[in-house]
Amino acid sequence: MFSQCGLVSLLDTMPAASTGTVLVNDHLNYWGGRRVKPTDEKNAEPVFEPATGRVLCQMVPCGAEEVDQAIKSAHTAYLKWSKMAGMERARIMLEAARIIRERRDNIAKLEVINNGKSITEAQVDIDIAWQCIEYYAGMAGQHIQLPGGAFAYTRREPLGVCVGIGAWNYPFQIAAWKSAPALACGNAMVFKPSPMTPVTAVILAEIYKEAGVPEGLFNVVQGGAETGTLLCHHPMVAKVSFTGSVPTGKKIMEMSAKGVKPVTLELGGKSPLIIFKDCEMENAVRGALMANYLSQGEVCCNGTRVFVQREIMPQFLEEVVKRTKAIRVGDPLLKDTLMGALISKPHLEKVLGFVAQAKKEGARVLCGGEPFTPSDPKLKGGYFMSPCVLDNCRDDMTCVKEEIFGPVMSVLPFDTEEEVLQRANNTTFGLASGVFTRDIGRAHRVAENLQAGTCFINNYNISPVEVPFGGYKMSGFGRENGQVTIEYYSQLKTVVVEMGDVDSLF
Ligand SMILES: NC(=O)C1=CN([C@@H]2O[C@H](COP(=O)(O)OP(=O)(O)OC[C@H]3O[C@@H](n4cnc5c(N)ncnc54)[C@H](O)[C@@H]3O)[C@@H](O)[C@H]2O)C=CC1
Ligand SMILES: C[N+](C)(C)CCCC(=O)O
Repeated sequence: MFSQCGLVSLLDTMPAASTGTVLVNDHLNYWGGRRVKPTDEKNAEPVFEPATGRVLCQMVPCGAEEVDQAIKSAHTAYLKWSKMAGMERARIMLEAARIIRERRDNIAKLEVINNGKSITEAQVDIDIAWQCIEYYAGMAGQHIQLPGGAFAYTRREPLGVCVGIGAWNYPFQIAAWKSAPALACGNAMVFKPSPMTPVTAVILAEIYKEAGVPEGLFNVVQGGAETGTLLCHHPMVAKVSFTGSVPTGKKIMEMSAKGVKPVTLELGGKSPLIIFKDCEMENAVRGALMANYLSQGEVCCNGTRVFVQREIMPQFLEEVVKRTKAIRVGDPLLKDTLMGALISKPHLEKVLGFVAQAKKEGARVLCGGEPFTPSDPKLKGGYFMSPCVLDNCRDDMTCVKEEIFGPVMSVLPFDTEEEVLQRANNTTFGLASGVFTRDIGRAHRVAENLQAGTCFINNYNISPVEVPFGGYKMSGFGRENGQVTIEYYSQLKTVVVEMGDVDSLF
């Protein structure tokens, strides 16, 4: 019903959109301030709507010539943008945030159709995106240094053209988390979304343009590993910020090393959530659900190793299983759906494979872990599964060691604080962690001793844009959000000013 629509007019028709009806035929590349037709349409790859398995659009990867055009257009815009006063940039970014807020429901719908997550979650993601842009717009004005007397001073200066490479789990939000601090510092950006979720980043590009950024300041190139490689190697690129898997993160770092380009790596995790017997049980159960089931479990910082103190294990399991079984899985565009479809058929099979392997290794499936077919016939080709709780887990099991990236919670008993800290830290990952306890001393002691970039005390997976987010160990480095991120998108210049004569040693 929506075929042949441009993205802007597509957004206009979104209030009427339902699962299984939208087709995106417009160009998904964006540079020089407009959408750009891909050159090599014979390389097109189908993109699927996760809830139905239907083809939503074609993704045509950008080649070297197109990547070069996008980067050059970013560089031209960078020369203008970086010379504008911070306050002027802030005004434009605030306008972009306002437009996103105004179109939030329609952008969220498109995100659901492309990604499969529930509409309630997608709306939160879009809210976080505009909040992020608003937050960094507020900071843009703070980079002015005022001189006085004989002095030295430092200037925070932009890096130049930054590349953002995104994952498929938070397509719009990742584009905002990377572009907002980059642009606020005076940089330009070329962003490559995941080939599985190419649809919404271009809307952000259009909104920045509408808000008044110079043409070419935020650009979108489509493609997968090859296009990503071209971006990382391009000599005019000053920085790469990446969200995705550890193996790809290592490649990004290697490629960037060749050009001595700084990188931000936002990689995977296998985060521990530790629940002590003195916890407030109701909140601990809610926390465990929040730590495992957002976005069908496809969240890098999920607390998928749930350590529960032995004495409260039966009570915890009973509650968690009861609530997991009650999660409504189905059409992600319906308000009362709590879990949508996984990103793709191969990914669904991979997640189900982890459950099968867990059973083989001795875990007990307390609920879920099965393919799920909603009753609505249009969803029969969708990539749904029932959320799963695994009991009888041991630290050496595959399901406890590897990132599953699906709605699968592994529960492990523990006895003492010392023991659980050692086990929680016994991983190469270190993205996030959590602890539930009423003992304030214990809470802070555990937070200090967990090797992770974030520790949630008595909650999990909340991410206000004011707080930094990023990993320890192989979960990456650099931070997104919070004031500190300004340091990752700028460089510091020291200016030493002599007001008198030079006192020469020679
Ligand atoms: N936020 C996170 O930490 C995420 C972690 N993952 C993990 O990664 C697994 C695989 O997901 P993928 O999307 O395939 O992750 P990926 O790491 O392969 O891809 C992430 C992004 O990097 C790009 N890319 C891939 N190879 C590249 C290369 N050689 N050079 C430059 N760019 C390249 C991709 O096109 C995509 O835009 C998931 O199952 C999950 O375990 C996935 C998504 C998000
Ligand atoms: C929004 N939040 C904190 C739930 C997840 C964002 C990180 C990611 O998985 O890309």
